Amino acid sequence: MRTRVKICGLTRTEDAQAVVNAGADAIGLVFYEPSPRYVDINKAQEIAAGIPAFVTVTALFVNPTVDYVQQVLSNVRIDLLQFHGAESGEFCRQFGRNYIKAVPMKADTDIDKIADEFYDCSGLLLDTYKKGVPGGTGETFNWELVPQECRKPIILAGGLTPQNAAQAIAETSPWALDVSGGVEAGKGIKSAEKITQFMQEVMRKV
Ligand SMILES: O=C(O)c1ccccc1N[C@@H]1O[C@H](COP(=O)(O)O)[C@@H](O)[C@H]1O
Repeated sequence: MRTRVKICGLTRTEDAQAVVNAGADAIGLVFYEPSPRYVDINKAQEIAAGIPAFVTVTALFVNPTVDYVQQVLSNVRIDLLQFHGAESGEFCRQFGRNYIKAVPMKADTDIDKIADEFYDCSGLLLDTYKKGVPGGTGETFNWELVPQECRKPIILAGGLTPQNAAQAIAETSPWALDVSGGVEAGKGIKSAEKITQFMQEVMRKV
């Protein structure tokens, strides 16, 4: 079975089209203003409107207010929520939507305990820990920290590129990869060529 792929941080409709054409499974829209990949509701509506059935539209938040999440959900076609801050399990589940939870990986991170708190999530997204930076670091973490077994699907993130995607799959056997900076031509601007290369590497066995 092929590893699933989410391409995150889309800010342009043409980039979304490139992601769909390359065969990725999900796109991510960043609703976090400090990010260079931030999109407002109007832009998000425009991008999501071009996404066909069976490609998941993910809304990424970092410690949002309840009102903001509800506003996005009321106005944009969103299939999955991604919480990338210090949100609690209770906070994440109050919207009654499928969600994934980001976990900043440190040497002592207890994934089983986190899986207990987020027992109803659709996946745990393991990302690089960097003090003061919630995500989109462009840096990998020590993949030996990825558990071989987990009761939740593991989504590997952090510094993935067309050059390391196949190796990441071989070493960690995740359910999915989540990439942002590694397929960009510039901050918030995706490269169709890098997206295609990334998908080819995911399909390649090492
Ligand atoms: O992309 C961002 O700007 C971002 C901002 C705040 C939180 C998360 C963000 N992106 C997520 O970070 C990971 C890894 O990104 P990268 O491949 O290392 O650039 C990915 O899950 C993005 O969804």
